[in-house]
Amino acid sequence: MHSGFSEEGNREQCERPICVNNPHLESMKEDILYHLNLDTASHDFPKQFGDVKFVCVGGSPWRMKSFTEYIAKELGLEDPKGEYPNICEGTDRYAMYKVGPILSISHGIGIPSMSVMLHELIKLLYHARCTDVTIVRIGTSGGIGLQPGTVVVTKQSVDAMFLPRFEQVVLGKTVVRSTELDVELAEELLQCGKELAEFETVIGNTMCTLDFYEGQARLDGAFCSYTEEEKQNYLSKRACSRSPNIEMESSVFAAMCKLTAVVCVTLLDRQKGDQMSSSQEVMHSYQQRPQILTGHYIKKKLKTFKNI
Ligand SMILES: O=P(O)(O)O[C@@H]1C[C@H](O)[C@@H](CO)O1
Ligand SMILES: O=c1cc[nH]c(=O)[nH]1
Repeated sequence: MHSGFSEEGNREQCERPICVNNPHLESMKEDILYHLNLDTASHDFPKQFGDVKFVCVGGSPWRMKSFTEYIAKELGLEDPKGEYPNICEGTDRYAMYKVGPILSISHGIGIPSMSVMLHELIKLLYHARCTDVTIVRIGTSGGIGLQPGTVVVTKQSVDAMFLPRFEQVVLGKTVVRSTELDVELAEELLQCGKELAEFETVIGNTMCTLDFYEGQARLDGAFCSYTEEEKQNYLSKRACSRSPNIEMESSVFAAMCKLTAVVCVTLLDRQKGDQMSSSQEVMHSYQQRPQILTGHYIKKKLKTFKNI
């Protein structure tokens, strides 16, 4: 098993621990999570993070702070002074916030940045002895044939060749890992979108690319080696119809974690253009949609936990 989550038993069973799959960790006296500026020697991880049940991740530090403020308000856990300190203070690689059982962390742009953060996050949750943790990526994406502002819940992450795989070179050899996501969780999130009925929510395969410009068939990068017609042909390939959005992190996220979901808003329709021309106000309101949907899901789950 590569992912950081126990695959033993089904998701209804309680106490699903976080697993690390690395025998070398056992012999380490201390673990330094370098990019998070946290370490097991000077922090009591079980005390600080042991109650975490939901982790939300997204590219920008601003978005993850704003999600913390939003969810705190929704759950009535607001800090009277409105202060949510950055737990990763001292490094500007990533930003992390916590309110009640919800941890919110930024991951930067692209697979390498997400992967480094996930290694350290999974170890953090493991050292904290967390159980039954659900992780959701609340992100942005380019849409294909969708009204901008539509929220896409990812069924499966596919690469730029429409294949459900994540490739990584380990010791000079290519290792291929699956990008299956939790289907039941995706369906539950889709249902939350229906219940809210505030914006369009759909489910589909999300294409994960290594680049924002040529990697996503844009015509507006510093370099471009194809025509508008070739771009349109690529985007409208048959497989694309099952892949309504494109972003840059879902594949490594799916490969490294279980009980996870990807919820991304589309900022533009890529068949109509490439430039991000909407106002900052519109962009910000779109970015709130995955937060609202995920917030609704978390609230529902916390209610059922209380009723158990
Ligand atoms: O989580 P965000 O909104 O940052 O994710 C997408 C994919 C890339 O990281 C980035 C490109 O603008 O947006
Ligand atoms: O077009 C887009 C928009 C956001 N994020 C992406 O990766 N692509």
